[in-house]
Amino acid sequence: MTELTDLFTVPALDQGLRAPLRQALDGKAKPVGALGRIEDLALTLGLIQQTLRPAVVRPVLLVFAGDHGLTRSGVAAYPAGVTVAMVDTLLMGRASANAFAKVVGAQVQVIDAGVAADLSDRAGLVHAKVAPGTKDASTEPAMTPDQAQAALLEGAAMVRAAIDDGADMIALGEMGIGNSASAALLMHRLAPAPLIDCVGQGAGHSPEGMARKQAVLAQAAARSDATAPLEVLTQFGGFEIAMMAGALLGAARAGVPVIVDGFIGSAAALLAIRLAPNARDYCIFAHASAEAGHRRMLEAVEAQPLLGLDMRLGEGTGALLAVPLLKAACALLSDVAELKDILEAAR
Ligand SMILES: O=C(O)c1ccc[n+]([C@@H]2O[C@H](COP(=O)([O-])O)[C@@H](O)[C@H]2O)c1
Ligand SMILES: Cc1cc2nc[nH]c2cc1C
Repeated sequence: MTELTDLFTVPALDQGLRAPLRQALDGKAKPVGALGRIEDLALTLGLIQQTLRPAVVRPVLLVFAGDHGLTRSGVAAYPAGVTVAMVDTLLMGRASANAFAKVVGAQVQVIDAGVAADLSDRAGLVHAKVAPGTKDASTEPAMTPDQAQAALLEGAAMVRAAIDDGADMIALGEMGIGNSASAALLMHRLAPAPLIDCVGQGAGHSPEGMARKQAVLAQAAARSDATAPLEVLTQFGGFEIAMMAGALLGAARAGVPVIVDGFIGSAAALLAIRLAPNARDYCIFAHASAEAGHRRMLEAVEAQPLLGLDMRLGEGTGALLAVPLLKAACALLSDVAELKDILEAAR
């Protein structure tokens, strides 16, 4: 329990380097402010890493996988078995996330946070299963309070191991059929926002499928009036979302920047921020997902995403595409000449 209290204690970001970083950016060989939000990104990274020379050399993507009991009530169009099939694809290096990771030079780790199938024989998989999937949140709590806490702590342990191995940037991804339904319920209670504004297509839905998803989620929401973050997580799931939130808090506590992916990743970030508001300052929101509700969720955490590519895949694919922007922001501070030298040469 003490460990959990520790996890929720994220120190406020030290703002001491803000002025020197601004000055360094203004002093680079370019018109003041001409690199727009890349300059803001450089400043953010400098503050998080507490240096005038931030670096993103070893980015690591953690992909948390989990199954959702809500799928038994028909919230997802794709079969629940796709979760384990995609875990295997990720382990084989053949998922979109692997392809993008290769392009941007990131390492990928796949974590069983709560997949229903027994995956103990899978080589290369990080085994952190809290339970074989959540319960159906439309009829009962998704998990027990103990399981919620265990998942948060596992996520933090996972990120600590990655940082000990040299990771200087953590990207968070997920795989879990049905998890856009859990994420919608979390957003509904934690943003907060009307449920109807939180429910989107997920991986895809027919109009009838959407109507069923909305009805099932209304039933889930009617079952519990929870608004406290830990209780909301316990009621609505899921294990991979809990683990992402724990990982985010662990990274923030270690002063390591976190790239948040799409709708489900942002729900995990929202949960982490409601548990420890200072965690917000360690997050970089990669992209605006095409999932309805994501824009509003981003507003709830006062985030302006870097990219808008109409993506809604998950796996951390959007987070990975933001990595080159982060590297460019670092290179601006480390590699670019000084404006004063340019002006002198121009005299
Ligand atoms: O990241 C997003 O914005 C996003 C939006 C919609 C769906 N997804 C992915 O699709 C799955 C969830 O969709 P669903 O319909 O099964 O709830 C899950 O594996 C997510 O990674 C991801
Ligand atoms: C094939 C497939 C791959 C995914 N990756 C993340 N969510 C997904 C959902 C589906 C259906």
